[in-house]
Amino acid sequence: MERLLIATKNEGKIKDFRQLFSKYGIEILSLLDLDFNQDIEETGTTFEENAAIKAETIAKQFQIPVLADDSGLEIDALDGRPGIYSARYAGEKKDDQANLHKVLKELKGIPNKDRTARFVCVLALARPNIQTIFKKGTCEGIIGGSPVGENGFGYDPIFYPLGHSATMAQMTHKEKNEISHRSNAIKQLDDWLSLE
Ligand SMILES: O=c1nc[nH]c2c1ncn2[C@H]1C[C@H](O)[C@@H](COP(=O)(O)OP(=O)(O)OP(=O)(O)O)O1
Ligand SMILES: [Mg+2]
Repeated sequence: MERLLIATKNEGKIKDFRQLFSKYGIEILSLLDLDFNQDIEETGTTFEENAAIKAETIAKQFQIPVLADDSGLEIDALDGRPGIYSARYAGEKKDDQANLHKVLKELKGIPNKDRTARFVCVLALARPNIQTIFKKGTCEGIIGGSPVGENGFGYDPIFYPLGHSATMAQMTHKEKNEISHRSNAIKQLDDWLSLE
Protein backbone atom coordinates (compact mmCIF):
# COMPACT_ATOMS: atom_id res chain seq x y z
CA MET A 1 0.00 0.00 0.00
CA GLU A 2 1.39 3.35 -0.96
CA ARG A 3 -1.57 5.65 -0.65
CA LEU A 4 -4.21 5.94 2.03
CA LEU A 5 -7.34 8.05 1.96
CA ILE A 6 -8.27 9.82 5.18
CA ALA A 7 -11.93 10.84 5.42
CA THR A 8 -11.31 14.35 6.75
CA LYS A 9 -11.25 17.94 5.63
CA ASN A 10 -9.38 19.17 8.71
CA GLU A 11 -6.05 20.56 7.50
CA GLY A 12 -4.45 20.22 10.94
CA LYS A 13 -5.20 16.51 11.03
CA ILE A 14 -4.08 16.05 7.42
CA LYS A 15 -0.72 17.64 8.25
CA ASP A 16 -0.33 15.34 11.27
CA PHE A 17 -1.21 12.24 9.23
CA ARG A 18 1.17 13.20 6.40
CA GLN A 19 4.09 13.32 8.84
CA LEU A 20 3.02 10.31 10.90
CA PHE A 21 2.61 8.05 7.84
CA SER A 22 5.72 9.24 6.00
CA LYS A 23 7.90 6.77 7.94
CA TYR A 24 5.78 3.95 6.53
CA GLY A 25 6.29 5.32 3.03
CA ILE A 26 2.57 5.99 2.74
CA GLU A 27 1.22 9.00 0.91
CA ILE A 28 -1.90 10.55 2.43
CA LEU A 29 -4.88 11.72 0.44
CA SER A 30 -7.83 13.50 2.02
CA LEU A 31 -11.29 14.67 1.08
CA LEU A 32 -9.67 17.93 0.02
CA ASP A 33 -7.97 16.02 -2.83
CA LEU A 34 -11.22 14.44 -4.01
CA ASP A 35 -14.30 15.83 -5.58
CA PHE A 36 -16.34 15.33 -2.43
CA ASN A 37 -18.46 18.26 -1.36
CA GLN A 38 -21.01 16.57 0.88
CA ASP A 39 -20.97 17.23 4.60
CA ILE A 40 -20.92 13.98 6.56
CA GLU A 41 -23.14 14.46 9.60
CA GLU A 42 -21.59 13.20 12.83
CA THR A 43 -24.76 11.82 14.40
CA GLY A 44 -23.06 9.27 16.68
CA THR A 45 -22.85 9.44 20.47
CA THR A 46 -19.27 8.13 20.73
CA PHE A 47 -15.93 8.79 19.00
CA GLU A 48 -16.16 5.23 17.60
CA GLU A 49 -19.59 5.78 16.04
CA ASN A 50 -18.58 9.07 14.46
CA ALA A 51 -15.30 7.68 13.13
CA ALA A 52 -17.17 4.72 11.62
CA ILE A 53 -19.75 7.00 9.98
CA LYS A 54 -16.99 9.03 8.31
CA ALA A 55 -14.85 6.07 7.21
CA GLU A 56 -17.71 3.86 5.99
CA THR A 57 -19.48 6.62 4.06
CA ILE A 58 -16.35 7.28 2.03
CA ALA A 59 -15.23 3.64 1.70
CA LYS A 60 -18.65 2.74 0.30
CA GLN A 61 -18.63 5.59 -2.16
CA PHE A 62 -15.10 5.05 -3.48
CA GLN A 63 -14.74 1.27 -2.86
CA ILE A 64 -11.26 1.60 -1.35
CA PRO A 65 -9.82 1.35 2.20
CA VAL A 66 -10.47 4.54 4.17
CA LEU A 67 -9.24 5.73 7.54
CA ALA A 68 -11.21 8.27 9.59
CA ASP A 69 -10.28 10.11 12.77
CA ASP A 70 -12.77 11.28 15.34
CA SER A 71 -11.06 13.13 18.10
CA GLY A 72 -11.54 15.65 20.86
CA LEU A 73 -10.63 16.97 24.26
CA GLU A 74 -12.04 15.48 27.49
CA ILE A 75 -11.79 17.77 30.51
CA ASP A 76 -12.34 16.14 33.90
CA ALA A 77 -13.67 19.27 35.64
CA LEU A 78 -16.28 19.57 32.86
CA ASP A 79 -17.41 15.94 33.17
CA GLY A 80 -15.60 15.03 29.95
CA ARG A 81 -16.80 17.94 27.84
CA PRO A 82 -16.29 19.06 25.10
CA GLY A 83 -15.61 15.39 24.13
CA ILE A 84 -17.27 14.37 20.87
CA TYR A 85 -18.59 17.93 20.54
CA SER A 86 -15.09 19.46 20.53
CA ALA A 87 -15.26 20.74 16.93
CA ARG A 88 -18.64 22.44 17.41
CA TYR A 89 -18.39 23.38 21.10
CA ALA A 90 -19.00 27.10 20.58
CA GLY A 91 -21.47 26.62 17.72
CA GLU A 92 -22.14 24.73 14.50
CA LYS A 93 -19.70 26.92 12.59
CA LYS A 94 -16.39 25.31 13.55
CA ASP A 95 -14.19 27.94 15.19
CA ASP A 96 -11.03 26.83 17.01
CA GLN A 97 -10.57 30.19 18.75
CA ALA A 98 -14.16 30.42 19.96
CA ASN A 99 -14.01 26.81 21.16
CA LEU A 100 -10.87 27.21 23.25
CA HIS A 101 -12.06 30.50 24.74
CA LYS A 102 -15.32 28.83 25.76
CA VAL A 103 -13.29 26.15 27.57
CA LEU A 104 -11.09 28.76 29.29
CA LYS A 105 -14.17 30.64 30.47
CA GLU A 106 -15.74 27.50 31.88
CA LEU A 107 -12.52 26.66 33.74
CA LYS A 108 -12.05 30.16 35.18
CA GLY A 109 -10.99 30.00 38.83
CA ILE A 110 -10.28 26.26 38.75
CA PRO A 111 -6.78 25.52 40.13
CA ASN A 112 -4.11 23.72 38.11
CA LYS A 113 -4.44 20.45 39.97
CA ASP A 114 -8.08 20.22 38.88
CA ARG A 115 -7.47 21.14 35.22
CA THR A 116 -6.60 17.62 34.09
CA ALA A 117 -7.68 16.57 30.60
CA ARG A 118 -6.84 14.29 27.71
CA PHE A 119 -6.90 14.37 23.97
CA VAL A 120 -8.60 11.31 22.51
CA CYS A 121 -8.27 10.02 18.96
CA VAL A 122 -10.30 7.10 17.63
CA LEU A 123 -9.32 5.80 14.21
CA ALA A 124 -11.73 3.73 12.14
CA LEU A 125 -10.38 1.72 9.22
CA ALA A 126 -13.17 0.80 6.82
CA ARG A 127 -12.64 -1.53 3.88
CA PRO A 128 -15.14 -2.79 1.34
CA ASN A 129 -16.66 -6.08 2.59
CA ILE A 130 -14.51 -6.23 5.74
CA GLN A 131 -15.64 -5.31 9.23
CA THR A 132 -14.42 -1.87 10.32
CA ILE A 133 -11.66 -1.91 12.94
CA PHE A 134 -11.01 0.73 15.61
CA LYS A 135 -7.87 1.96 17.38
CA LYS A 136 -7.81 4.50 20.20
CA GLY A 137 -4.99 6.74 21.36
CA THR A 138 -4.91 9.28 24.18
CA CYS A 139 -2.58 11.99 25.47
CA GLU A 140 -2.92 13.18 29.07
CA GLY A 141 -2.37 16.80 30.03
CA ILE A 142 -3.41 20.00 31.82
CA ILE A 143 -5.46 22.91 30.48
CA GLY A 144 -3.59 26.22 30.75
CA GLY A 145 -5.01 29.61 31.77
CA SER A 146 -4.59 31.30 28.39
CA PRO A 147 -3.61 30.33 24.84
CA VAL A 148 0.15 30.06 24.19
CA GLY A 149 1.95 29.14 20.94
CA GLU A 150 1.32 29.42 17.23
CA ASN A 151 1.77 25.87 15.95
CA GLY A 152 -0.74 23.08 15.54
CA PHE A 153 -4.51 23.56 15.50
CA GLY A 154 -7.65 23.22 17.59
CA TYR A 155 -7.05 23.19 21.33
CA ASP A 156 -3.24 22.87 21.03
CA PRO A 157 -2.56 26.39 22.46
CA ILE A 158 -4.23 25.54 25.82
CA PHE A 159 -3.00 21.94 26.21
CA TYR A 160 0.12 21.16 28.25
CA PRO A 161 0.97 17.46 27.78
CA LEU A 162 1.80 15.81 31.09
CA GLY A 163 5.42 16.44 32.10
CA HIS A 164 5.91 19.28 29.60
CA SER A 165 6.14 23.01 30.29
CA ALA A 166 5.18 23.89 26.71
CA THR A 167 1.75 23.73 25.11
CA MET A 168 1.25 21.54 22.06
CA ALA A 169 1.18 24.74 20.03
CA GLN A 170 4.69 25.64 21.27
CA MET A 171 6.11 22.28 20.27
CA THR A 172 7.52 21.54 16.85
CA HIS A 173 5.36 19.36 14.67
CA LYS A 174 7.78 16.49 15.23
CA GLU A 175 7.64 16.89 19.03
CA LYS A 176 3.84 16.90 19.03
CA ASN A 177 3.74 13.84 16.81
CA GLU A 178 5.99 11.89 19.18
CA ILE A 179 3.46 12.08 22.02
CA SER A 180 0.06 12.88 20.53
CA HIS A 181 -3.18 10.94 20.84
CA ARG A 182 -3.11 10.61 17.03
CA SER A 183 0.36 9.04 16.98
CA ASN A 184 -0.59 6.71 19.85
CA ALA A 185 -3.60 5.51 17.85
CA ILE A 186 -1.58 5.04 14.65
CA LYS A 187 1.06 2.99 16.50
CA GLN A 188 -1.64 0.39 17.10
CA LEU A 189 -2.24 0.09 13.37
CA ASP A 190 1.34 -1.15 13.00
CA ASP A 191 0.21 -4.74 12.37
CA TRP A 192 -2.07 -3.75 9.56
CA LEU A 193 0.47 -1.35 8.08
CA SER A 194 3.25 -3.92 7.90
CA LEU A 195 0.90 -6.51 6.37
CA GLU A 196 -0.06 -4.37 3.43
O1 LIG B 1 -4.25 17.18 17.78
C1 LIG B 1 -5.12 18.00 18.13
N1 LIG B 1 -4.80 19.23 18.58
C2 LIG B 1 -5.72 20.13 18.93
N2 LIG B 1 -7.04 19.93 18.83
C3 LIG B 1 -7.42 18.72 18.38
C4 LIG B 1 -6.50 17.72 18.02
N3 LIG B 1 -7.17 16.64 17.61
C5 LIG B 1 -8.46 16.94 17.71
N4 LIG B 1 -8.61 18.20 18.17
C6 LIG B 1 -9.88 18.94 18.32
C7 LIG B 1 -10.13 19.79 17.11
C8 LIG B 1 -11.60 19.68 16.90
O2 LIG B 1 -12.23 20.67 17.71
C9 LIG B 1 -11.95 18.30 17.45
C10 LIG B 1 -11.97 17.23 16.39
O3 LIG B 1 -13.28 17.09 15.85
P1 LIG B 1 -13.53 16.06 14.65
O4 LIG B 1 -14.97 15.99 14.36
O5 LIG B 1 -12.82 14.78 14.95
O6 LIG B 1 -12.75 16.72 13.43
P2 LIG B 1 -13.16 17.86 12.41
O7 LIG B 1 -14.64 18.07 12.43
O8 LIG B 1 -12.34 19.04 12.64
O9 LIG B 1 -12.73 17.23 11.01
P3 LIG B 1 -13.30 15.86 10.35
O10 LIG B 1 -14.49 15.41 11.14
O11 LIG B 1 -13.61 16.22 8.93
O12 LIG B 1 -12.17 14.87 10.43
O13 LIG B 1 -10.95 18.00 18.40
MG1 LIG C 1 -15.94 16.47 12.52
